[in-house]
Amino acid sequence: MAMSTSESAIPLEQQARLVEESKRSAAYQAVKDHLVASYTRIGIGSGSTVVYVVEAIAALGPGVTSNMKFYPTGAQSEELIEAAGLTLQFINKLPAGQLLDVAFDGADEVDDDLNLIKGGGACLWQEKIVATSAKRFVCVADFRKLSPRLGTNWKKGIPIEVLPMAAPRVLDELKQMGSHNPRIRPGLPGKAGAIVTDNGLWIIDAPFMPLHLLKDSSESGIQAGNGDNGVWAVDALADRLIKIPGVAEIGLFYGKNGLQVESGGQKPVAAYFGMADGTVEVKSDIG
Ligand SMILES: O=C[C@H](O)[C@H](O)[C@H](O)COP(=O)(O)O
Repeated sequence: MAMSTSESAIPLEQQARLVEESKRSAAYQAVKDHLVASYTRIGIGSGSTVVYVVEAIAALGPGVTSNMKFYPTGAQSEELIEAAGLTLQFINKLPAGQLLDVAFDGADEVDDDLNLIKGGGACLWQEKIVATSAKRFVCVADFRKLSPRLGTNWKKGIPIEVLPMAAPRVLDELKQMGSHNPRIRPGLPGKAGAIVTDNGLWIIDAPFMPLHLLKDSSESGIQAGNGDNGVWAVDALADRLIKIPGVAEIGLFYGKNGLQVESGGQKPVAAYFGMADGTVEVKSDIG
């Protein structure tokens, strides 16, 4: 959801404050609703909204958090956890057959079925591992991320983490699939060349037409959504992208949530959106 006309009349500095406040409200509400004192294993995602999740957790004090271990999704969240004085643990130390109790993470766009685009900050592979290692994955975001269909507001494209040597081949295949101008994400100022992820790989951003929501396009009997007309369904596109040789992981989180599949799902059980009017909107798929 982009800023409305009346919101865009607000001075830029005030708009930025409004967005920060929205992120903070969503994060505090999500922590209040989903961090249970008896939990011991908590996943912490990446991005600017998760900063407030860690702030909200740390504010509960050692009386609540001292028995908890916090599992990061990359270098940024590792630093956040340590700076807040919380106990860091890594996902490779999670005992076989066990899951995190809950994981919190942001998103770049969230559709009506709680499918997500993630990876705007170049963290997505470790995020997917942590999200799918959790019983409950909870998404925190501000009002700009709410959208009926992925690709409506987030126009930069679906982030795809790729092996650098495969990038030209992946770009070719994406174009054949109907992506408009997919490109290798450039480094930030001060870094020549492509951005390099926490895993030593590159990111390709692949814009597609807004995606269909068909829950399972293979069973729907409907041909639309398989990319023939340039429009993909979320699951059909995700299934195809992940099979391109050289693709390590994709920034589409879709399918089922952790309460629907025992092994952990990619979709959140709930998404919290801080709204421009100060309220928090919750979309939930529990039950
Ligand atoms: O790569 C970054 C992650 O997927 C973030 O969770 C996502 O980009 C949302 O970040 P933010 O909370 O800063 O909007």
